Amino acid sequence: MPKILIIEDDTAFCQMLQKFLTRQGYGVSASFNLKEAREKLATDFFDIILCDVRLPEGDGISLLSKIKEKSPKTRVILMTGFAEVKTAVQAMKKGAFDYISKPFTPESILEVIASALNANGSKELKLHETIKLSTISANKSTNKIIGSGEASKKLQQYIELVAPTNMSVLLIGESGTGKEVTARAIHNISKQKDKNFVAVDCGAIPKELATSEFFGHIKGSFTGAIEDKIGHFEAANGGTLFLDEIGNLSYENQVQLLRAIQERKIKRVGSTREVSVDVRIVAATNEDLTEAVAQGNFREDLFHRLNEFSIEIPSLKARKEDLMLFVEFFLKNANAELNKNVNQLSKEVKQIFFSYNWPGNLRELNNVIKRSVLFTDGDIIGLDAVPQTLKTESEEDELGDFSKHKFEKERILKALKQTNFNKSKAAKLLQITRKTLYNKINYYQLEV
Ligand SMILES: Nc1ncnc2c1ncn2[C@@H]1O[C@H](COP(=O)(O)OP(=O)(O)OP(=O)(O)O)[C@@H](O)[C@H]1O
Repeated sequence: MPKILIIEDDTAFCQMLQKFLTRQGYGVSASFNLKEAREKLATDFFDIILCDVRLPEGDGISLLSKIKEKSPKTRVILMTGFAEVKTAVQAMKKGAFDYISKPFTPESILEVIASALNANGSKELKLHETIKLSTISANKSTNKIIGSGEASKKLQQYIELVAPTNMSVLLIGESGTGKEVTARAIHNISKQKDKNFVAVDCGAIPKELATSEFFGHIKGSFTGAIEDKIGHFEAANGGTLFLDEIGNLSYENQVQLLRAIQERKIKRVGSTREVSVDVRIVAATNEDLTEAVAQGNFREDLFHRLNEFSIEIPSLKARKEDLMLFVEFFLKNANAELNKNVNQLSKEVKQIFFSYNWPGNLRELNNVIKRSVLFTDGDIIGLDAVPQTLKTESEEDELGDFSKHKFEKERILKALKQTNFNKSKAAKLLQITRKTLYNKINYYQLEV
């Protein structure tokens, strides 16, 4: 039975949450202050800690490093008030697993707990991914890709067509278009829906660690292997393994991956025992893999194995007829998260939204809406709340692609200079992911 510790000074709320989670089958302890929590942590192990950010004797974040040091496997989920979201995001960088804004619904806390229990080690490092999980949850119940336009309908049809089969699926689309959301939608209506969905960002795994990440290892098999660890294949056994940014795998790792997929057997690093694995593979790429194959950077046999069925995820630009539907959806999420009641865009903002190119696609739209809601006091998003870059760029967009690219390149260079070439900070400033920034740096061949 997974064990949970709640640290919360609001005793009534704490007891209510304890009761609710106990009824759901968890072993739940509660502490009303940090001292009590420290005592419990000294003698007991918890799979999950639900910790209030603000406590009378200090903040929950101060506990984080201690917990991580003493019990690295424990996942910490912070419970925040609206104004503390920023702090919680900082805390995630320090190793918290996720945050949830109060008040929350029973479904949303169960969902965050479930994803923390299912998460693999690399998850904690991927800040945007954990945030993403909370943002898409509202859409999960329907398993539907929103949209009534042609491109969205076609996407939904492909998902429904391929999901019940055992075919490997290759998702092709620009960054932020919803490849992972699509992979989850496929999983959620597949025969494997009750088993794990494991998402792996192949671009984030160091080459030397990839074998152990995919196939696991046994204690002592290499320096740093301090205990037995299962890999992504075993974690996803019976379910779906989502391999994002597949084009970033080294040639050697591609060989290993192909062998595992074909033979349906893996060996943990350091072990001679073969383990049978049955996983549905959904892979994703934002580059032209056929080009990579032609240049000898991606194995043709693996490409064909992954590409039994391919789906092109349309860019937001190609889904403009659904733009307002997405706006409504993200508005609803942002209002719930930030405790606001913003329900529309002003005429001018709407115009900007329609003329802007949305290079960061749905992720960018979601970020812009969240930020604009945060800056809006009334119920309508006005020009003031919209990032300046969007306004300038939407004017530029009208001048055509050439000037847009020129502008984008300059904007990236400016952000990099402003942040002393710190890519994480620059990506944040530009409101894109680090991955997108790297792609754009390559695209514009910037020397950084
Ligand atoms: N169909 C959808 N409905 C609602 N939101 C969506 C949908 N698709 C994508 N999103 C939003 O866009 C964000 C990005 O989606 P996702 O991570 O799946 O994109 P991606 O193509 O995998 O990006 P990357 O290539 O950068 O990993 C999600 O967090 C979610 O907020």
